[in-house]
Amino acid sequence: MKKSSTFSSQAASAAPFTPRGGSATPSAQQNAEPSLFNPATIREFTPQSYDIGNTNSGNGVAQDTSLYADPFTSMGAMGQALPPVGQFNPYANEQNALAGPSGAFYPQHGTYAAGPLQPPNYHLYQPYDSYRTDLQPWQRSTYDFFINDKLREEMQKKMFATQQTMPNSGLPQLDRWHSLFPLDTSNRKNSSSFGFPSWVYKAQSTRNGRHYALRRLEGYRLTNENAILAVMKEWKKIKNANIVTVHEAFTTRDFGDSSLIFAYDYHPLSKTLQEHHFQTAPGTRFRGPTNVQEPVLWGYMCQITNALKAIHSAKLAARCIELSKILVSDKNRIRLAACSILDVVQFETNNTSIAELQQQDLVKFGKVILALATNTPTAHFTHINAAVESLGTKYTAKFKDAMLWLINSNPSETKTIEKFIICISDQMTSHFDLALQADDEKSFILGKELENGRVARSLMKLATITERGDLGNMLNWSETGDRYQLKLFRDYVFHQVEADGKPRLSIGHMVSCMNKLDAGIEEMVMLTSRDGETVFVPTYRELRQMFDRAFNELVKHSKHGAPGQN
Ligand SMILES: Nc1ncnc2c1ncn2[C@@H]1O[C@H](COP(=O)(O)OP(=O)(O)OP(=O)(O)O)[C@@H](O)[C@H]1O
Repeated sequence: MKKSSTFSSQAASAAPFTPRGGSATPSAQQNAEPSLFNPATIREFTPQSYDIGNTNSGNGVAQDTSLYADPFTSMGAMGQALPPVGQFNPYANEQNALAGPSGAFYPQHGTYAAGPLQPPNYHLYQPYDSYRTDLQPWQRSTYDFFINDKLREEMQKKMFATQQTMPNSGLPQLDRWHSLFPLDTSNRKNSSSFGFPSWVYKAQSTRNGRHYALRRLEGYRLTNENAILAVMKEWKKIKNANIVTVHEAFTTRDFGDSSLIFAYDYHPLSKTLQEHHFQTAPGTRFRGPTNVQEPVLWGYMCQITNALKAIHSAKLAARCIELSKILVSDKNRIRLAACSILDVVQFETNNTSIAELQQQDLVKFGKVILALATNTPTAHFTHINAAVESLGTKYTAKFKDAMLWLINSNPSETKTIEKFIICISDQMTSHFDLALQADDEKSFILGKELENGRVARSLMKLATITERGDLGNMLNWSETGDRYQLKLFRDYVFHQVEADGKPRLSIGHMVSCMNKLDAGIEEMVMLTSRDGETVFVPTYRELRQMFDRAFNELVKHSKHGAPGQN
C-alpha cells in the first residue's frame, strides 16, 4: 500500500506530490514507496558523515598522536622506566640540537594569520610529531594528561582573536564600549540586508569586561524610541544555541553620523556561510569543493530548524536569513547572526503580519540551503524546480523534496516549522545524537582538565611558600618550621636525581605526588635535606596540614600586612 505524505508537495509540476523513496537514483525514486515527508519512513543514516565538531574517535577518547621522546615521558604511570627515545624534544629551545631536559618548556610554534597583528608568544605546548611509540597498557604519555593539541590550538586561537586590539584603528570609544576592532573582511558595503550599510566590530563592555560583536547600521535615524524598547524586550527572551544572542540596541553619534548599534554575543573566528563556502582562501587559486556535501547541509538544516522553532514559538520571525548573516564556527556549527535588526529598522513601516513573515522565513531558509547545494552565492533563483532538478543525483530525493517544501508555497496549506520538524525527525534525532556524542567527548576532556586544575592550584600555592625568604617580621620564614619540610617536599617532587646524578624528570611522579598532597593521604614520604644530615618522614596528611597553615599565614599577611606594621 502506498503511504500518504504528511505534507503535500509543492513541486511545480501540476501533478500531485509523488512520494519519493529517498534513493539518489531516479529509477529508484520512481518506484519507491515511502514519502519524503512521511515521518514513518526510516532512512539510513551515517553519523560519521556529519561534522558538528565531533572529533570523537568512536571510542569516546580523543585521539592524540604524540611523540614521547621528552624526558617527562620516560616513566609509565606506574613508575616503570621506559626505554629512552631521543629523537625529538618538544620542550627544547632549539629543535635541531636534540636538546636535553634543560630545554625550555615552550617550543617555537608556527605562526598563523589571525589578523593584522603578530601572534603573541602564547606558549603553545605543541608536539610536532606523527607517530606514537608503543606503550604498555599501564603506561601513560605526557599528552594523556592534557587536552588534545587540536582543540587546545583552536581554543588558543580563539582567545587570541578575542584579545586582539588595533590601537590606531581610528574607531571611536563609545559610551559603554571600548577597544573596538573591525571584523568586516571587506570595506565594500551593500545595504541590501537592512537598507543601511552595516559594519561589525568586536568591542569590550566597560560594565562587565566581556567581548561583544557590535553591528552598526550607518546613517540610521531613530524616529520612534519605542522601537528599540519593544523589539528588544521580546528578542532578549530568546536563548537558543543556533541564534547569536542579542543583548541591547542603542543609537550613537560617536561615529560622526547617526548610527544604530546592536550588541550581540561575540563568537571568535566565526565566518559567515558566504565567506565559508564562497570565498577563496587568501593565497589559494581555487575555491574548495563546489557543492556542499549533503550531510553538512542536513546539519545546517537541523540547526536552522532549531533556531526557527525558538523564534516562531516566541511569535517572532527571523526575517534576515541570508548566507552573509549566518555565522559558522568550529565544525559546521551555525547561528543566525542578525535577528531583531529588521524588527527595529522597519518598526513603523512593516505592514506584514507575523504569520506571513514566518512563512517567508521558511522560504528564505530553503533558498539558503539550495544556494549552498547549487553553488549559487546570491541565493536568487528564477526557477526553483529547475534549480532543484539541476542537483541531479548528487543529492537524495528526500533532500530535494525538503527544499521544494520549504520554498514553494501551497495555497491550501500553511507551512509551519513544527511540520517541517516532523518531516525531518530522523535527521534531527541523528543530529541530536551527534551533539550528545560531542558533549560526551568534551566532558571527557574536562575531566582531565579538572585534574590539571587541581595540580595547578596546589603548585601555585606551593610556589608562593617555598623560597619566599622573610615574611613580615619573621626572618627566613620559608626556611624554618613547616615551611622547611615543604621545601624538602618540593625537592622530593621536582628535584630528584638518579643514582648517577642525572635529573629525574618523571611527570608521573610529579602528578602523583601533587595529587597525594592535595588528597592528604596517610602514605609516608621520606624527605632528606640536601646535605643528607636531616631526614623527615611525614605523611601526606601532615604535609597537607603544614601546607595549609603556611598558605593561610600568607593569606593573613596579604590582607593585613605584617603584624606590627599596620
Ligand atoms: N556575533 C559575531 N561574532 C563574531 N563575528 C561576527 C559576528 N557577527 C558577524 N561577525 C563577523 O563579521 C564579519 C562581517 O559580517 P557581515 O554580516 O557584515 O558580513 P558581510 O559579508 O560583510 O555582509 P554585508 O556585505 O551584508 O555587510 C563576518 O566575517 C562575520 O563572520
